[in-house]
Amino acid sequence: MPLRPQNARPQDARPQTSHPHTAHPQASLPTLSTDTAVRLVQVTKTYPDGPDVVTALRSVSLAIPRGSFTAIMGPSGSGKSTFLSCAAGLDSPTSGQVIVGDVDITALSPDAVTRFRRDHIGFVFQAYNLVGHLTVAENIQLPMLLGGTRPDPGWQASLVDAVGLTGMEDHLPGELSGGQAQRVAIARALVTRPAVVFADEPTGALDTRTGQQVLGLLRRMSDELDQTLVVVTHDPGVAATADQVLFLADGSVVGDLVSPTAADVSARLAELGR
Ligand SMILES: Nc1ncnc2c1ncn2[C@@H]1O[C@H](COP(=O)(O)OP(=O)(O)OP(=O)(O)O)[C@@H](O)[C@H]1O
Repeated sequence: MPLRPQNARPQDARPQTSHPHTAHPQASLPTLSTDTAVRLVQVTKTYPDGPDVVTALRSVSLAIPRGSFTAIMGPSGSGKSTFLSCAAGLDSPTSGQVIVGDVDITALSPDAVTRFRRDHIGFVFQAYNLVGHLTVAENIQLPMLLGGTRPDPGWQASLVDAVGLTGMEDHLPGELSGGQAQRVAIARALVTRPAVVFADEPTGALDTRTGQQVLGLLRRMSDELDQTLVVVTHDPGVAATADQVLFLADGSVVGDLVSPTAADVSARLAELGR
């Protein structure tokens, strides 16, 4: 069964540039087009801190190309979680715009953002976040069930097959290993064929070998489905699997690496005072 959905763009239709997956931190932004999956325009996020404010993101502008696998890294407190929350519509920026596909989600009402997230954004969390009383199949279908639809049975079967869980559709989350649970979460994140999948430390709760398998699966989903993937991670090995890494420090994008090794990533983090 083909994994690539019918409406996916063939690989060879991608525009040919020297770095087709390179994000553009802070630099002059490319014109918005369908080849940009997520775009942040001067996004600032502040939090109240007693009489003061903490600035978690400082006028961040970047464009994440469609089909790319991007890792977000930076020292503790640099703004990675805040970036993820704002880019994924889980929280609203204090100022600036977040555009997913061609929709400015910062201009939507809270209800509309919730619907948009459900239909167009996938999430993978460190702690899997499966619903304990629903089966594997039901957990995977959940984003569509919440929207009043069901996945096409062929698409559901190919996803279950792709994450290696064929035959386990009727199991409950409590019967799964950590790696299996995360693979269910990945299938669930992909089921709506979202514009982008955000993952927050997706291998953080797994042992090294299982983490590698899950990482390999994410890489394969990016390649085979042309799925845009944005992963926040502390792990240079995870970042080295990505097409590019964006580094945050003190709420700003301070650099990027394209197709880096884990050693390149570690060296850059050391410079930033990880
Ligand atoms: N809800 C909040 N209220 C107040 N300050 C916050 C809140 N969330 C984050 N911050 C502050 O914003 C800054 C960025 O935090 P954020 O959690 O985004 O960083 P991070 O890079 O994800 O850190 P870590 O790697 O430790 O998870 C920090 O100074 C943090 O203390």
